[in-house]
Amino acid sequence: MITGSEMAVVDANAEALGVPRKQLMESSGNAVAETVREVAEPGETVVIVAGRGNNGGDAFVAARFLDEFDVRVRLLGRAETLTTAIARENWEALLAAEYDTRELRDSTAIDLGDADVLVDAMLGTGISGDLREPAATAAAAMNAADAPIISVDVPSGFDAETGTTAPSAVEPDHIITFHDTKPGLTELDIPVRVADIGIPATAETFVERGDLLRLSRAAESHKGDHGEVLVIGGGPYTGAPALAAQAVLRAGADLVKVTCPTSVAHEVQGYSENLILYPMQGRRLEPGHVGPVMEYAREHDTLVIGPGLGDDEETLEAARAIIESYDGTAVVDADPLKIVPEVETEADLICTPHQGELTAMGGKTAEDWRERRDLVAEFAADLNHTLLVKGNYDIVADADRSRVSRTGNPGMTVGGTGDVLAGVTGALAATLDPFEAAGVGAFVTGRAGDIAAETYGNGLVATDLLDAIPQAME
Ligand SMILES: NC(=O)C1=CN([C@@H]2O[C@H](COP(=O)(O)OP(=O)(O)OC[C@H]3O[C@@H](n4cnc5c(N)ncnc54)[C@H](O)[C@@H]3O)[C@@H](O)[C@H]2O)[C@@H](O)CC1
Ligand SMILES: [K+]
Repeated sequence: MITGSEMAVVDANAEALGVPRKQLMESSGNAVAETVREVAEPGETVVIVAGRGNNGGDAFVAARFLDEFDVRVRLLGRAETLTTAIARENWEALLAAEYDTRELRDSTAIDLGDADVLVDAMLGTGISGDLREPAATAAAAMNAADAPIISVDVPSGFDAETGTTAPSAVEPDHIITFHDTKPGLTELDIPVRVADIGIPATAETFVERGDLLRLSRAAESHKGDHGEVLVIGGGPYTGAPALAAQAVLRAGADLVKVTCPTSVAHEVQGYSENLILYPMQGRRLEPGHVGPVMEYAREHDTLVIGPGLGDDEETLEAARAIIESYDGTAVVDADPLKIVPEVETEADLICTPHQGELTAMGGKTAEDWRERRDLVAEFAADLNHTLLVKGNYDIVADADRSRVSRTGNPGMTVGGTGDVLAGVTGALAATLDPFEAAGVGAFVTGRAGDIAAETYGNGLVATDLLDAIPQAME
């Protein structure tokens, strides 16, 4: 089962993999024509009511596939109002070849009188709200007609996000849907056929450009609140928390604060005047810092804990106490990763190990990415947290899903790119769920590395990635 918005991600990913939407529309239209051939008898009249978007576009393709079939096809649509280029191209192909097309200007005059079969291609996953005119009147006319109705993708008036049906919706006798069934569709108790439209399976496995659609959706639902992130890091390594914090800002969070030992505060500040510091007395994180750090932590949407902390026993003890008393989303990177398998926490952790850190945590790895993905997925289910395992293919998994991101390049083995990834992921986790944040975080950081490599090749450094993050998110 796939929701309408998830379908949009997969469809854009298919395009990124070289299978553009127009090609998918060709398969969809073919599948619609096949269903018509099953429902209609030879010599009958098939009336297709086409909407202005790609749902209508599917029907234009279907009309072309039905040309050689022994039925009369009448197509009702409004060419001048088509909203997508590929629907228009398919409509124009019908006009050019002189198919029987009619403009549906006024739905009160909709004439379905001689239809033996009706095809409902008015609205698919692009609907918002109840049916508006002229679709509402057309739907009523179709429901009142005596002919069986085939709905394309979903009944017009059905919301593929929530699985709810508008009162004015088309009431079909058959549904031909694409790629996968949609939420609530089978509950309608109408025969549903699912057509394979040639979307590569990896359009759902790989994080691709389509996944960036999640960012605009998150921005809409969070109405301008892009989150506040606390980075807990620094000690033996000074640059790491500063890199992570700058990555948080580049990835669009509203605010980032860094809590780091006073011994490194000056250096961290030196990286950027945009960073706000909460210094902790001393040279490294210690159990005595936990109280105040937790107070800061509660004021933020997500935590990034680990960059540059080091592996001193007391530091790890403090990190454990922080993770165990936190209940939000936290990205865990570097040395504290090794304590994750033993921590008990309400928090949603996104752990970002490289292969070596993964095995130190007790996870397994393999040469082949598919095998590696399955092993990481198993381990994520054991841990009950999200894993983002860095490698030439980054593997992201939680208890029940897994994805693979292929962006990035060998230049990124330079120090500090992991800190950037942790920061980007922490920022995204303020508006996306942990699994989505990890997938998009891996994709965006790798893509930023690819943009940086265009200029610097293998000589790129972590700070080059920072500048490329906004472009990588477009
Ligand atoms: N992977 C995919 O997502 C694929 C989608 N395809 C088809 O494309 C459809 C989605 O296409 P679109 O995104 O263009 O959207 P639709 O064609 O479902 O609808 C968009 C149109 O409906 C109008 N509209 C929205 N809400 C309305 C309302 N309440 N009352 C009246 N009009 C309303 C919009 O103004 C717009 O013109 C799918 O349902 C499917 O049929 C296929 O072509 C192939 C692949
Ligand atoms: K439809």
